Order: sequence, then structure tokens, then C-alpha cells
Amino acid sequence: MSPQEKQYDVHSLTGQFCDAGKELRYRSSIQKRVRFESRLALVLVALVFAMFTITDYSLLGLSREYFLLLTMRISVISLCLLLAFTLGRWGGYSRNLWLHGLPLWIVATGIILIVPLRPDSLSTQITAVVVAIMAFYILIPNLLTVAAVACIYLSVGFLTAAMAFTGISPADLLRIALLLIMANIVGYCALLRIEFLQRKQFALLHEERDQNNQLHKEIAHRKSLEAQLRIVAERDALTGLDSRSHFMKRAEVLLKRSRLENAPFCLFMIDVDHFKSINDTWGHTRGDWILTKIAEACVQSLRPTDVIGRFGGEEFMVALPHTSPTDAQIVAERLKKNVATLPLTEEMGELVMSVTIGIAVAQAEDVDLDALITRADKMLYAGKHEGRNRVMMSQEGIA
Ligand SMILES: Nc1nc2c(ncn2[C@@H]2O[C@H](COP(=O)(O)OP(=O)(O)OP(=O)(O)O)[C@@H](O)[C@H]2O)c(=O)[nH]1
Repeated sequence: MSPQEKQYDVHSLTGQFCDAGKELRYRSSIQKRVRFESRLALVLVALVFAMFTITDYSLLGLSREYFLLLTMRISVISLCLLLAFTLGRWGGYSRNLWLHGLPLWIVATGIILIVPLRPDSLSTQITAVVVAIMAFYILIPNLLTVAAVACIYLSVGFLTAAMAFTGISPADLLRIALLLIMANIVGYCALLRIEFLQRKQFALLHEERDQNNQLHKEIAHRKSLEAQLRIVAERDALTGLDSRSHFMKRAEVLLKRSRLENAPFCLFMIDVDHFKSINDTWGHTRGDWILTKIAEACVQSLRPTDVIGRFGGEEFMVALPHTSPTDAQIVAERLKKNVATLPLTEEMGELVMSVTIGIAVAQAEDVDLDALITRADKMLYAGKHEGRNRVMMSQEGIA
């Protein structure tokens, strides 16, 4: 038996889960229904008890025995109704079990007390006891153990009262005892079966729920993994800018949209000047830090609608939709200036960073980014050639 199945194992004699925690959870889950059914059963018992005052009257008339019986019946009825009210307020089925068992003891005592008061109607009372045993097991919700103990009390009490007050023969007493034993066995087996089936149903429901929860957890885990993978694929790990492939995808979309809208579009190719000497002088870690600072300066120089990515090494690219060549020139100059005024660490002293920017302006025949990149790269190369720290714009495409 797997550990999962073991938790839902039901005891073959008590009809309860072997696992105490599971048993408590089960009882809590049926608490509301049990309360309702118990209260309903108590009201019905009170009604049945009340109805028998009519037969008492027809048998005894307004005699002393009748009034004694009436007092007993009124006590039982009042207690039943009081318990119905109490169960509605405090009848938790996981903790206050005794409150659910109490009505059985009160009704059983009431039935036993009828024997000395109406000793001549024993046959009717035997029927009432058998019916009560069945009702205790099946109609009034209780644990099997609670119902069984109450039924044994009723049976033994009734037999004792019959022996003491009715002058019944030992053979008849034995016959009644056998009848009550039979009633108890049938009631016990019926309730055991009901308890077993209800708990199995509960177990199945919970197993299914557990599996669903597990599945939901796995789906959430996979989704978070996918999101992490997407971030890894779309973001440059050092600068947090778009990765090259993601930048290309986004820039292609922007270029296509600009063509459809007949709007201007520019592309920057940015390269940090003399970065090798930075690495050589200050080390790669400091070089990495400077790259992230330059990336930040670039982002701060752009509009939210512009898209920037790290092209590789110390090279960045920017796509500027809805940007005329004149505006692109202004943005590039601003970006260059922001990089030049970057605050660096004290130990770096007067070190000033610079970038060279090549700009390409989209033309009508540029169906994808390739031609634009080539032109921007050419301009970048020209800028490097002319001494770096400058903005160079391709004249192609400028009206
Ligand atoms: N710290 C750091 N350095 C990088 C990274 N990627 C590329 N580099 C370095 O950037 C330097 C680029 O050197 P070069 O291509 O010779 O260019 P440069 O020194 O910037 O000179 P110019 O571009 O001609 O002005 C190399 O030393 C690379 O190792 C990076 O992620 N971190």
C-alpha cells in the first residue's frame, strides 16, 4: 500500500480513517450537513415522542401513571428541542462529539423509563426499541462507536427494565434479547458500510484535489521557468538592454510600421572608443561596470518609444521610429554628451568616456534592417577613422 493510500485507510471496525488528522478533516468537511441532519432528527424524535401521549391516554386514561408518563415525555421532548438549538450553535462535529451523542442517551433513557410506567404494552415497546436502534444507527448522524455504545445501553437497559417490571418469562426475555442483538448487528453493519463509503468518496475527492493542486503548481513552475528563459533570451545579462536577437525582432517591426505609415526611421550604431585600453588599465570588472553606466546613459538620452540593444562587446544599436535625420542627429549628440559627462569613480581621475555613433536613415527601398545596419556600420567606421568621439550620418536617404 502506497503512503498516499495509507493516509486514507479506513478502520474495518470503527469505520473511521486510521489517520487522526484525516479523520478530523473529514468530520470538519461534513460538519454543516451533520448539524442540519442532527437537528432535524431531534425535532422528528420530539414529534414522535409527543404523538405517543395519545396512545398513553387511550391506554391509561387520566391516571397517575399517565401523568408520570406525560412528565417524562415532556422532559425528553424539551431536552430534544434544547439540544437541537444547542447543536445549531455549538455542535462542531470534529470536537463536540459528545453533544451529538447526548440525544441518543436521553431518548434511550426515555424509552427505558416507559417500561415501568406502561408494563402491559411490552410488545409495542419492543417494536419501538428496534425502530429506535435503527434510527440511532442510521438516521441520527453520529460516529459508529458513539451510536453502538448508545444502542447497547438502550438494549441492556430495556431488557433489565423488562425483567424487573413486567414479570416476563426467561424464555421470552431471551427471545427479545436475540431480537435486539440482531437489530444491533444489522444497524452496526449498515452504518459501518455507510461510514466506509462516505470516507472513500472523501478520499477520492481529496486525491483528485491533491493531484489538481500538484498540476497547478507544476504549471506555475513551468510558466515561471518560461518567463525566466524568455528574460535570458531577450535581455543582455550585463547591461539589461535587449539582446541582439530581440533587438533585431523589435527593430524590424518598427521599421515595417514606419514604412506602412510613411514615417521617418533612423538607426544608430554606437561603439565605445578605446575600450580595450580601459580593460587593460582598469581590468575587465571595472570595464563591465563602465559598460553598464554607458548603457544607462544611452537609455536616459532616448525616448521611451526608441529601442536599444547591445549588439555585442562594446557596441550598441538604437532604432528610432518617427525620427527625422535632424532629430536623430540631435539625439545622437545628446547621447554622446551624456556619455562624456558620466561620473566615474575617484580612482579613475579625469578619465572621460566617449562613443562614436554612425547613423543610417531609412530609405524607401529598405525592406529590412540589413541595409540600414551596413550603412550605419560604414558611418561608424568613418567616424572612428576621423578620430572617434563623433556622430556621423549617412547622407543617403536625406532629402
Ligand atoms: N569589460 C568588458 N570588455 C568587453 C566586453 N565585450 C568586449 N569587450 C572588450 O572591448 C574591447 C574592444 O576593443 P576593440 O574592438 O579593439 O576596440 P576599442 O579598444 O574600443 O577601440 P575602438 O573601438 O577602435 O575605439 C576588447 O578589449 C574586448 O575584450 C565586455 O562585455 N566587458
